[in-house]
Amino acid sequence: MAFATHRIVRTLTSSASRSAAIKRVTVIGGGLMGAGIAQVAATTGHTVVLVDMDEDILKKSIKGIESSLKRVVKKKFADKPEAGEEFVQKVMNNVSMATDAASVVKSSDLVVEAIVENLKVKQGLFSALDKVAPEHTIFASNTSSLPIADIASSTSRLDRFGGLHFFNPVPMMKLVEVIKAPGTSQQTFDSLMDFTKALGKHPVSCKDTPGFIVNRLLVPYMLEAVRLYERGHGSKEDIDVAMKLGAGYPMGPFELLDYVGLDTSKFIIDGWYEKDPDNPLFAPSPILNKLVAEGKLGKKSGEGFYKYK
Ligand SMILES: CCCCCCCCCCCCCC(=O)CC(=O)SCCNC(=O)CCNC(=O)[C@H](O)C(C)(C)COP(=O)(O)OP(=O)(O)OC[C@H]1O[C@@H](n2cnc3c(N)ncnc32)[C@H](O)[C@@H]1OP(=O)(O)O
Ligand SMILES: NC(=O)C1=CN([C@@H]2O[C@H](COP(=O)(O)OP(=O)(O)OC[C@H]3O[C@@H](n4cnc5c(N)ncnc54)[C@H](O)[C@@H]3O)[C@@H](O)[C@H]2O)C=CC1
Repeated sequence: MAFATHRIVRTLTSSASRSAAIKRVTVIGGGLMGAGIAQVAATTGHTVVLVDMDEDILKKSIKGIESSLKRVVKKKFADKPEAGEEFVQKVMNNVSMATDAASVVKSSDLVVEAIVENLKVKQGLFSALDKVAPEHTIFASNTSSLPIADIASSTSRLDRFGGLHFFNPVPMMKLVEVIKAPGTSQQTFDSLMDFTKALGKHPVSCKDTPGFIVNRLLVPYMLEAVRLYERGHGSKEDIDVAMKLGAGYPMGPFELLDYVGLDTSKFIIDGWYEKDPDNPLFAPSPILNKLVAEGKLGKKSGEGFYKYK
């Protein structure tokens, strides 16, 4: 009996201390994903600093967080608009912004990186932060397509480095893929699982394999859709309608590409092509390249495969 009690206390203590450890979160990258991650972390009572390269981007991110929160609150506090406003204010008080990541991470339990999908840029960022972050700070990347181990290799904290792959739009999508790279310690992995649950999300455990689970299946599907369109075998409108009405997807592949961002999609596919140049599926797409070169990056820029203005 004494043994059983001891075990329960130990379990509770270790679980509680793991969760309690992550209270102060730095989110780097105030774009589509970073803003969403910051919003969800702040909503669930974490102290969040959102970092990006300049203040104009950050002001836009903060505005985006506030308007997303208002959409949430409209439903949640339908009968009590004042309580809703109070809630928004309370959440916004949990978020601050900064342009100097190095000074912010000094008081951070967790750094979640959501910057551009480029290995060298991510490595450069983490290498710099590794030198200034406290020992206990866990690093996580929200990469869609890069190996976590490759990003982590720029640091000396392989054991405190993992993947937290959120889905867009973060406030609405319940899933988070939690990635345990070969160097990730069990304690770090458990902390990331606990953190994900504390955000009200549903974690799934993933190995550090290309595309983890969702993108391993989603990217080939999206690529096939673009190839179908490039061959003239279907209009983008018909392909989108077909997948929504025939397969029950909430968005068709071209709507989803615009939603994800065509620049991010190009980074993903170019990276996979570099690694696997013999796979014709990953070959450069003339249509995608043209749109990106024209600055048509999807919904976020006002135009991609479709127009949004
Ligand atoms: C050959 C080269 C080709 C290149 C190919 C390369 C492929 C690369 C692609 C890989 C992408 C990888 C990205 C990644 O790593 C992983 C991802 O994130 S994949 C994306 C996953 N997301 C989805 O699949 C989204 C699917 N869409 C939806 O679930 C819905 O459409 C959505 C929830 C976005 C919107 O719902 P919808 O009904 O369509 O529209 P409404 O506007 O009516 O919204 C419904 C409901 O939701 C609320 N809401 C929506 N967005 C937000 C928000 N941001 N904040 C708060 N609330 C939001 C809205 O208010 C509505 O609420 P009501 O109560 O219904 O009014
Ligand atoms: N867009 C999507 O649907 C999803 C994207 N991801 C991943 O999340 C990451 C971010 O993607 P998005 O938010 O879509 O990109 P985004 O282009 O919307 O935002 C990226 C932000 O990072 C900032 N940034 C770039 N370099 C920086 C640096 N060194 N320091 C600070 N800020 C920097 C940019 O100014 C920009 O605001 C990528 O790794 C992407 O693959 C993951 C899941 C879904």
